[in-house]
Amino acid sequence: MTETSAGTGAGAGTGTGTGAGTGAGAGAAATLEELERRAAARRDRPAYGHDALISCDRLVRVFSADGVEVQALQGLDLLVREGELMALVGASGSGKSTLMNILAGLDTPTAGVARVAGRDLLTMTARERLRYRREVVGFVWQQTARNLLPYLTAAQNVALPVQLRGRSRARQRAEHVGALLEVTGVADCRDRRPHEMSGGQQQRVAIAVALANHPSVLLADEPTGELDSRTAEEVFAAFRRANDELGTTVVIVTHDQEVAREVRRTVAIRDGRTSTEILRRTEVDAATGEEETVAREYAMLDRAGRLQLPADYTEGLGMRDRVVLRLEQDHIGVWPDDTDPGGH
Ligand SMILES: Nc1ncnc2c1ncn2[C@@H]1O[C@H](COP(=O)(O)OP(=O)(O)OP(=O)(O)O)[C@@H](O)[C@H]1O
Repeated sequence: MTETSAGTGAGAGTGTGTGAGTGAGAGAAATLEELERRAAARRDRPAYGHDALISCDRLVRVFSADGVEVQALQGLDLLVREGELMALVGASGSGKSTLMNILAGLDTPTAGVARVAGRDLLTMTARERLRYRREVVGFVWQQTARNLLPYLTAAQNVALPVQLRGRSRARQRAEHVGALLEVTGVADCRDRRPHEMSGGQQQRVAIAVALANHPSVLLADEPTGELDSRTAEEVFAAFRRANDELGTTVVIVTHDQEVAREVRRTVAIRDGRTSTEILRRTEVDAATGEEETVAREYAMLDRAGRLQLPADYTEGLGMRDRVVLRLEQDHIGVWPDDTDPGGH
């Protein structure tokens, strides 16, 4: 394989991606014409996330408690396309719930951009925020008791948000409620109150409630956290049907490896940023003709060209502070800095 350029010099730190990349590609000074062409291409490029339903761009959330600052989100980038069913995973304290609360319109970011279905979550007025929570997003919480009103039946719980919006007749409403309980697989629970249902049934009714006003996005924070694995599977099936049959975009925060494996896209959050992403696709084995799921893990490359290398890779190769980058024909090589064997 031919090297297009022999390295950007040992000074290419891990945090200086763009400098390293363009330096290697440019080689000798670019002509004025070439620079003008590049500037024009940049101008014509569509804005970041222009076709995404959810777009978070360098999102920051800082909490201050007792004079101590906690940076829960530290410049998080995330794009979710319409119709996706995806999972968010990450260690405790990585910022998942903070992100979900922002997307749900329950909390406001400190800085950055967060847009959902064309709404700007940083600049919404209180009235717009209320409307956003009623009409654009649906939410399912981990605690089953938090999702439903205890003195109403399943059907009444699902009908309530529709009634509050006040745009349909009683008969239409009853049909709509029946259809939603059908989609989530709990039609037999329509006249039961929450205490007369299992935890899994309650969560499936909660999904129907969240879907009641045809939201663009369904958000769920650990919706199967309090359930055993079989019941969790049934609840997950209801999310999948909402996604398949109603086309609702679904984002689920989960610790449950089984749930995370069931979706095509899993994004991991680390220290308040998206760090890696796993995409799964179905392939047919040429020899046996059997379908199998192939999973591939990707690192996230942000708009400044920054890349978070997995800690086990960098530690295994003794990479610290700075690395050597080389642009090859079809990939970029990353080597430990060998100018000082001590790594200092
Ligand atoms: N209201 C708040 N005030 C102060 N700090 C907060 C607040 N909410 C969250 N944090 C802090 O922000 C960081 C991220 O918390 P968050 O709840 O988003 O994490 P998480 O990934 O959802 O964790 P878990 O999986 O345990 O729910 C944590 O350090 C947490 O202590």
